[in-house]
Amino acid sequence: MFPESSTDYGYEACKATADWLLEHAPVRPLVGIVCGSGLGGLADMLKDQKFFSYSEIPNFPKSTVHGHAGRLVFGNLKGKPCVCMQGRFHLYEGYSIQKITMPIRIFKLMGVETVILTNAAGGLNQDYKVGDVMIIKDHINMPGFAGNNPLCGQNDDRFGIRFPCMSDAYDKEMMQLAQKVGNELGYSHFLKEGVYCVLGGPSFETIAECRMLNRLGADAVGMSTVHEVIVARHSGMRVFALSLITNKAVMDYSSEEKANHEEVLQTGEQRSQQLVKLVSTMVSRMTHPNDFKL
Ligand SMILES: O=P(O)(O)O[C@@H]1C[C@H](O)[C@@H](CO)O1
Ligand SMILES: Nc1nc2[nH]cnc2c(=O)[nH]1
Repeated sequence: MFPESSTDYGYEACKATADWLLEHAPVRPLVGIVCGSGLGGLADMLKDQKFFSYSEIPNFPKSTVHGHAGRLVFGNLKGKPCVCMQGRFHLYEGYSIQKITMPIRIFKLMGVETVILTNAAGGLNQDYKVGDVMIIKDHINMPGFAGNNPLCGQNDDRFGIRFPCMSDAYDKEMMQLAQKVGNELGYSHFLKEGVYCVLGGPSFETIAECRMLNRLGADAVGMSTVHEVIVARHSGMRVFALSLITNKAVMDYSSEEKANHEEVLQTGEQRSQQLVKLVSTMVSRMTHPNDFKL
């Protein structure tokens, strides 16, 4: 049913990769950032950069999706050591769910305390417009309903507990900070807060599926992030996540609109500067551990 499991994502494999990276990286990162489709420009905000192509990192999967460069970038952001995934992995690429989330465990083992995730998503909420940025306050894990959760399999206590809580997955103080920074930057008119629903992809949703998801309480739909959030929370990292609404989910049978990846990448490019400003200002205000200037 799911791609063949393998053990090249376990604690030892993650530790070996984290140690290799720390040996070669210029900084020990406190903040880990994951760039969504078309949002790789976020990595450009790092100063004194050093990057690694995924293909040169031992045990790392390879990016296969257009708009995901496939580079791990280290650097400083307003004096904070960061690591940025310029491209993530998705279930539909054929990797196991444990493999696509392995970089998050590598973040943890490198010393990352806060993970900031971004994605491109379809807007289900009828009040949302293309170009809106949604602060994720909660998620619906559809693959999880069918038993595809990244924590399936034997639990490794060195990462976290068997049954982690997810009702506090998205850090409330980080969400408040995002609202405050968004206000200051004049972004309030496109800043929303809502529920993200993950599906397996890669096909976009049917009209009936979009209507159903909207009725179930989802404001945006996508193909990523939630697996990474679960793994990050399992190992005790603080999580903040944003969706860029790159297209409106088609909910009406008379509509001629069709979701497509080109539109997703184009919207990413158009909002890139503002997302960089929002995230970089937030990072500059964060202190570690769990204490920041509001
Ligand atoms: O990595 P994200 O979630 O931003 O990518 C979204 C979902 C698909 O991979 C792709 C569809 O256009 O964008
Ligand atoms: N599943 C899904 N993922 C997306 N990523 C960007 N837009 C969409 C969308 O409409 N649906």
